[in-house]
Amino acid sequence: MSGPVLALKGVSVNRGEVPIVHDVSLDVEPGTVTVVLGANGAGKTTLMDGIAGLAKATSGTIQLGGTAMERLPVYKRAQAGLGYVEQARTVFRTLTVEQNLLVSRSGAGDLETVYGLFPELNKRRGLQAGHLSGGEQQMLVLGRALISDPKVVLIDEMSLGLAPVVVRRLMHAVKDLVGLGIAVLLIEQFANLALEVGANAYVLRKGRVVFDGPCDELRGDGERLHEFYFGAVPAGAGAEAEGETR
Ligand SMILES: Nc1ncnc2c1ncn2[C@@H]1O[C@H](COP(=O)(O)OP(=O)(O)OP(=O)(O)O)[C@@H](O)[C@H]1O
Repeated sequence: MSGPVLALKGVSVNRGEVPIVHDVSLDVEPGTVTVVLGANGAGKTTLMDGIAGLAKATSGTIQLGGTAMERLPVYKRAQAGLGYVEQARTVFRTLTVEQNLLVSRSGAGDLETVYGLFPELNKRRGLQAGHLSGGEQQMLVLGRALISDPKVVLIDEMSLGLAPVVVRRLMHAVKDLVGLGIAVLLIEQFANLALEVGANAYVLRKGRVVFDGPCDELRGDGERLHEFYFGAVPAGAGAEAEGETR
């Protein structure tokens, strides 16, 4: 397929009656990770919810593999190949690792692909998911998205509460998803880690896109990121800016 696998044009999204996301156009190219950055409250989750159908898109078009999604209910978007790893999504704690995967399986998704990506889960197939570490539970959440045979996976901040070394492992897995032919749209609070795995980035501020370009342009540029997140950088605040956007 040529062209983006997921394409948004002029998308605005409401929470209830409140407009939060304004006129966003965004492309996710096949075989890439596309990163969405922005300060708390910028509208990143609302944008993802709008794509998945959990929040109302009031204008614009959303195409997945060339098919219009914007009028479809959530489950049809999922059936069409839109996977969504929501923020703070959890596992079924009393089911085993394997049962967690089996309840999410559809299409051509298969267990061995997931276990190949996550040897940590392979070793714990029969363990109740509630006994996994936080990082392993997040791997299982990713595995459940993968086994639903998606074309694109939306991932919203899977690093919440996890140690940086674990986040790095998860970022590696995100890159591996791309190797399996799945495109990823990634929200991540550790901006520099996300920019390492991403090809293109979008920065949201107050619900609008204020940057759209290759991750290379932003990688390591704490000052610019700070400006996008918080406004103008105070004189001599470059180092802190890097810290604040991680
Ligand atoms: N259910 C809701 N009802 C009303 N307003 C909401 C709701 N959820 C979020 N908002 C508001 O929408 C705005 C954008 O929130 P959103 O969660 O999309 O931002 P975000 O960039 O994902 O932030 P974070 O990094 O904190 O998750 C915020 O002002 C928030 O208060």
